[in-house]
Amino acid sequence: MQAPDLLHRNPGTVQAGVRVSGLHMVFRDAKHAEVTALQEVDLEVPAGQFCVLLGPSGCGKTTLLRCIAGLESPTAGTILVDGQTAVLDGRVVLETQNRPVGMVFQSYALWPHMNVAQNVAYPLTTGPRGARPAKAEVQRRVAEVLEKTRIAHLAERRIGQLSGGQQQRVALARALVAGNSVVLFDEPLSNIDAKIRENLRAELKAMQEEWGFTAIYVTHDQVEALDLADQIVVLDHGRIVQTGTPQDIYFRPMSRHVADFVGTSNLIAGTVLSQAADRVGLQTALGRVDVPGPPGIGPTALLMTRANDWWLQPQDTSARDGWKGVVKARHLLGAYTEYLVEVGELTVRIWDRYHEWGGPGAGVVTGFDADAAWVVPDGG
Ligand SMILES: Nc1ncnc2c1ncn2[C@@H]1O[C@H](COP(=O)(O)OP(=O)(O)OP(=O)(O)O)[C@@H](O)[C@H]1O
Repeated sequence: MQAPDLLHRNPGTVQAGVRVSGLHMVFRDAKHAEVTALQEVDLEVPAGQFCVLLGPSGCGKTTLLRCIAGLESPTAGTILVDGQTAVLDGRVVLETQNRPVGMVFQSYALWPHMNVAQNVAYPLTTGPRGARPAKAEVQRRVAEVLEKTRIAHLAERRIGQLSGGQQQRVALARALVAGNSVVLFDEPLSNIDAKIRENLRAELKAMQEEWGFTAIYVTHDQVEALDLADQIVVLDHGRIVQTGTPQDIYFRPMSRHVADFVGTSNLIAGTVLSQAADRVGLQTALGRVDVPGPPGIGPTALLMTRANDWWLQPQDTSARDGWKGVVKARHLLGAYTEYLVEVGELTVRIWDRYHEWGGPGAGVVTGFDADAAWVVPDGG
C-alpha cells in the first residue's frame, strides 16, 4: 500500500526526517523564576524512523515534542523538519500550521460531536481562510486517507461508536491528511487499559512500518519504548543522557540513570581491577567478577545485573556453587516471584519463575549469569 504521506507528494522525493541542534528552552514559572526544561538538545531522526523520547515526569519530553510541533518557541537552537527550517537559532521561521507535522494526542483527543470524516477533515479546515483547500479537495483527501487507513466504511460514525483500534486509525488519518511526513505522538496510549494497549501498540507499529512516516513518540513507559522504537532517546532534567537502539538502552546502559530507569536491575558498586577487550574485572561486595563492559571505564563503576538473570535454590538441597543468602521478602507477581535476598551486606532483587524457594528467613544459594551482566560507568 502506498504511504498516506505520499498522497500529495512525489513518491520519489527524498524526505529528511527531523533534526534538532543546540535546543534550549527556559520557561518562567508563576513567580517569574526560570525553569530550564531543555538544555543542549541535539537529535537526529532519519526519515521513516520510529524515535521514542523516554524519561521520567518533568524531564522535558513533552516540551521537546511541542518545540518540534511549533506549539512552543525555544529559547535557543535550530529545528529542521522534513528538510525545512522551522526554527533557526531560536527564531521561529515556520509557524506551527505551516510545519509538515501531524500530532496524535493523549487518548487521541478526537472530537466526540463530529463523525469520523469530520474529525479527519479538521486540520484542512482550520488554517487561514485563503490557505484552506476547496471543499471538494477536502472531501477527496479525506476519502483517500480513510481508504488508506481502512476506515472508509466508518466515515459517518460518531467517535463514541468506535473501538480503540478504530479511534487510533482516525487519529492517525487526521495526523496524515494534510500530507505530513512526520507524526508526533504525545503519550497516546497512556490512559488506555493495559491489555488493549498492547494490541494498539502492535497495530501502531505495523501502520508506521507500512506507511513509512517519521514518528517521534513521547512516553514514560519503558516497555512501550523498547517495543516501538528504532531509536530511543533517554532524557533526564532536560538533557539527553543516552541515545541508542532498544538493545543498546536495555543491555548496555551508559549511566546509573538509564540503568535504573529501564528494566529492573541490581546496581552494585565496584572498583575496576582490569580491562581487556570488552570485559571488565571488578572488585565488589560479592568479590571479584569478570563481566562485559564498555572500554575506557573506571576507576570505579557499577555492576549491573538484571533481576531475571539471577538463579536461586534452597541452601539445604542446592547442588550449585553460589553465594549464601537469606530471603528477606517474597512477592508473587504473576509470571514470576520477586525475592529480596540478603547476600552479605547487599540486598539483591531476584525474579524467579518458582515461588517455592522459601519465604522470609529461608536460607538460599544464589548467583547470576555473568555474561548477561554489564558494567555501567559510575556517576550520572
Ligand atoms: N508552560 C510552562 N511553564 C513553566 N514551566 C513549564 C511549562 N511547561 C513545562 N514546564 C516545566 O518544564 C519541565 C519539563 O516539562 P515537560 O512537560 O516537558 O516534562 P515531561 O517529561 O513531558 O513530563 P510529563 O511526563 O509529566 O508530561 C518541568 O519542570 C515542567 O514543570
